[in-house]
Amino acid sequence: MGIFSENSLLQLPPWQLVVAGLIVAPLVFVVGFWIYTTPNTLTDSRRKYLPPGPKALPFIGNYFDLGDNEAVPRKAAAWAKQYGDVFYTKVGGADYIWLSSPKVVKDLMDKKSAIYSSRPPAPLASDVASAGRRQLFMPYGPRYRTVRKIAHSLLNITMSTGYQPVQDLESKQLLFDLLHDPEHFYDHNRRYSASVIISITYGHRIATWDNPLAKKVYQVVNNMQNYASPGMWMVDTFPSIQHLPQIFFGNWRAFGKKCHEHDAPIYLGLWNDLKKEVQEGKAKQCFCKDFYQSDPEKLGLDTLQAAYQCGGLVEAGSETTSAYLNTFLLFAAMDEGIVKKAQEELDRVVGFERYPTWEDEEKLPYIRAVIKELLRMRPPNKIGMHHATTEDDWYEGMFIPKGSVVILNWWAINYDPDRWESPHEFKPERYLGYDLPAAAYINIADPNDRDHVSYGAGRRVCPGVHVAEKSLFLNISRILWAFNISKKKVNGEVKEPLNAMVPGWMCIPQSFECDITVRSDKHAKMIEKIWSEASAEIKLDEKRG
Ligand code: HEM
Repeated sequence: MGIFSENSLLQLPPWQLVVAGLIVAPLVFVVGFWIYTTPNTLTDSRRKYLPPGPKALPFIGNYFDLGDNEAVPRKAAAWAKQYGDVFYTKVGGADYIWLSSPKVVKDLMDKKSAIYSSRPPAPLASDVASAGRRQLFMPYGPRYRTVRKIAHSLLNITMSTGYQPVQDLESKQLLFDLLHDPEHFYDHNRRYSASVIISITYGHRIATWDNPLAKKVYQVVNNMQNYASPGMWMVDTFPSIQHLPQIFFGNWRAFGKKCHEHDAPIYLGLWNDLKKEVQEGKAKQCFCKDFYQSDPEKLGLDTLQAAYQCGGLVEAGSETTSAYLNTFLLFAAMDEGIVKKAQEELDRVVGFERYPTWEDEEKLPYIRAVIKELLRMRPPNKIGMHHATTEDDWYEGMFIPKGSVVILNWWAINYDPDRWESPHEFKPERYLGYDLPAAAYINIADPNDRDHVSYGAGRRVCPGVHVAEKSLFLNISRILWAFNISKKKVNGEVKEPLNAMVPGWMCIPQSFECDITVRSDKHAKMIEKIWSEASAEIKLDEKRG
């Protein structure tokens, strides 16, 4: 006889019946809600053909495996070895399909980009904190296509060539700042990156790191580190709980609103100031001026979307670039052999009478290899790049349901030991012979010839790749030409630099110490000269208005 037989229930006093009801009712509700919202093999037999993957717990799936960002890189690479190039994990009701070889990335994200280019639902990161306006999180659809086209019009290869003078100028200031204040290299790299992207979009230079606008932009990115981290907020992992009271889930909506209330005034402020400058005939030539004059409303974009379009580019282009420049200094400090090899090449090609310029790029294969190795070793985030499918699909007998989170598993691809010998070592030599820029490898016919996958894939591939690569080339070649980089020495004692990333989903190095010293008086004099000429130009420009 069951414990809840009719008789036994009837024998319970009424208060116990009420208590039993209070316990059972929520359980029934949760299980019912779960069955209603979660796909399963009973309701869809095709799910028997999902790709293989690690065992998952009931309800939460692989949540504990994936909730810790810091552990994902190692697990994602190990699972690919164990389960193959396409494997499956599950978190709550969401299907996660991991693409772990260049071939499957090409076959699915590139060749079937019409259905592999959305983003997973993110009630906190996208809907509330970004008010649905941030390109990076936007699901695929008409609005996304419009904003992507606008970003492309700003960042395509022809337009990007036009920004080279901005990068050249800011790079000269970076050399000057490193010469006079090497201790604060971390912030000088951040100033450089913010200044380039804010000059391109809004026509304003960031002359010092104290500039409040630069600080605000980096604070926006910092907020993103806090709310876009998988596992940090339940609601973006289990989107269906957005319909339940937020109080049970860390008041996520209130937190998202707070982030939006921080970010939106910054972007709207920039946009409104620009409108005023254009109306008063004072706006400098820049992307946002052209964009405003083209009338975004005609494209169906409201003021908030227009402000986020420009602001989103600023945030996408700032911390990414500075994180790579700082990671480069970290790896260079840890291995002076790299610095010596690069300097041998620079001294041979560029010499001591001039400094590296754009024209040198093709003649500096080792520098190019350093940049590729940097991107291979440190993809931009710890969790892989998340796309989402908008249709059901089949791949080599495996079922990929509509709405799956499809992950570009760069930790498996960039670290594949069958392809990259000793993948955990920083060895630029492995890229000698890879003579094309990263943008060319993105579209290369044989996927196994791709250099790395750190700019993403398919229709969402990084539109800023040309600007980013130019910044990395110019600054890394100039820094190596001008300075020696080594571990910090204090009273003759060598200090190991801190090799750790900032907590959160992005791969940003934690601030660390290293020694950056000019190679000779001749180099120092040349840096003084080029910056004094460049700053005279800036002053003249300011006078002209
Ligand atoms: C080394 C620096 C950079 C790296 C490694 C990088 C990498 C990436 C990656 C992996 C994505 C997602 C691609 C995907 O979903 O498959 C992305 C998106 C994006 N990046 Fe970059 N990026 C860098 C710099 C830049 C710069 C300088 C800009 C702007 C000037 C920029 C603008 C964007 C934008 C707007 C998106 C959103 C694209 C979309 O969802 O449609 N990025 N980037």
